[in-house]
Order: sequence, then C-alpha cells, then structure tokens
Amino acid sequence: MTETTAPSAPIAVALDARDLETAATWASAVAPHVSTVKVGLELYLRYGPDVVSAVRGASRLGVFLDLKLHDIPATVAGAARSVAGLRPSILTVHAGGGADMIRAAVEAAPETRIAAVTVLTSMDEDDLEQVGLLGPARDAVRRLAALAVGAGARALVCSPQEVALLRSEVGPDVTLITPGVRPAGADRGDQSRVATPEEAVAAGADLLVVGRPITRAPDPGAAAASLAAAVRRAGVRV
Ligand SMILES: O=C(O)c1cc(=O)[nH]c(=O)n1[C@@H]1O[C@H](COP(=O)(O)O)[C@@H](O)[C@H]1O
Repeated sequence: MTETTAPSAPIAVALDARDLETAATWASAVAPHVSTVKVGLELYLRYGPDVVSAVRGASRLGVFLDLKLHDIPATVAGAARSVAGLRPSILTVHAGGGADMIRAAVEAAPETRIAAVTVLTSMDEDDLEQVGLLGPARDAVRRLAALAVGAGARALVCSPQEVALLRSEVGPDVTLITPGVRPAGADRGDQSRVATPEEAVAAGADLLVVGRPITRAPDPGAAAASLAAAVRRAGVRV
C-alpha cells in the first residue's frame, strides 16, 4: 500500500493561515492523509463562520473549531450555542475558566465534543510560575483535566508529555488531543512541551494537532503523508 492510498491518520492539521485561499489549498493538499482540519482564531476572526464551510468543502474532513472560549459561564454557553450549528467535530474551551464554565459549554452544545485545553503547550515551568502556578506543568494539567472531565468534557488538550499520565487517570473514553508535536529535528517555534509524533502515539494520544511542520513545509501534502505514515508505523488504530 502506498502512502497516498493508505487510510487517513488521526492528525488535525492546524490551518493557521493569513487568508482563506491558503487555508483551502492546505486543506485540500492534506485531505487524503489526515482525519481532521483545525480552524483557529486567526481564520475565524477574519472570516467568521464561512471559513468552516470553506475548509470543509476543500477537504471533506471533520472541522475542529479551536476558539479556546474563556469567559463567564453564560457568555461561553452563548458562544458555544452560536457555533454549534456549524457542526464542528470538536470545540475548545480553556479549562482554566472553571467547572461551571465548562459545564455551560457542554450543556449548550450537546452534539459537539467540547475539548478542554489544560495548560498551553507553549508554557514551561517559568511561564507557569509567572501566572501563579507553582510546580511542574503536569500537576496543573492533571488538576485541570480532572476538573474538566468532572464538568462533562469528553476531550482534553494537553502536551504529549502528559498524555500517558492523563490516560491513566481519565480512562479510555476521554479523547486526548496533543499539540506540541514536532518530528525529530524540526523547529520547535514557540512550543515548549513537545514530543515527536511517534512518542505522542506511544503515550496514547487519540489525535495529534500539527501545524507548521506540515503547513510551512515546501510541499504540505507530502509532509502530511510522511507524518501520517509515521503515526501509522507507531501503531495508531486507523
Ligand atoms: O488548542 C490547541 O489546539 C492548542 C493548544 C495548546 O496547548 N497548544 C497549541 O499549540 N494549540 C494549537 O495547536 C496548533 C499548533 O501548531 P504548530 O505549533 O504550528 O504545530 C496551533 O494552532 C495552536 O493554536
């Protein structure tokens, strides 16, 4: 079986593009190889809900809507309700908004998988200390994960370095999503808590979020194919 005909791998490609045309080109190039495309704040704030149908049309894939909602419960409930009709496969909220806020999102969009972002993968221990969180990142991740699952979240976002720990704590039914994925030797950029795709898979991640290693590659389609093959070789169920 060649890479181009192999089944898609559980990778969400972060379409962090300046314009819709670029995002649609990337979406269509990666579509044969991955399961999901991710729309984040850059595209959504520029184009609004139309961007979701545009990248869905270009890729025919599920759209992960990464808006990282973080506000009082009533406001987050309203925001989740506002985007539920776009039928995203996943919608992110910040776990740090607290249990009532997470529950409000879950209840407002019952058909949407709400993913709670624990501690951003760009943050290291010094960053955490600056915002008043003392100790290793994994302690904060663990605490926020327990809070989010208790509030009804069925998915969590964490770094690959915390996946194994969370899996042992939340069991097999919660979807564990990991950004901070960097193939060996790739530029980390602004990411701190990183691991390779193979390590993320071995740790038990369900969905790997990968942006620049694919989208900034000379050939995003070929980069997605190669990453998908690495993920499959590492043993993920496809
Ligand atoms: O929620 C996310 O997707 C997310 C959470 C997190 O802790 N870290 C993180 O990098 N992300 C997103 O994952 C993507 C990572 O992109 P790259 O660093 O280019 O691979 C970006 O779109 C981020 O917004």
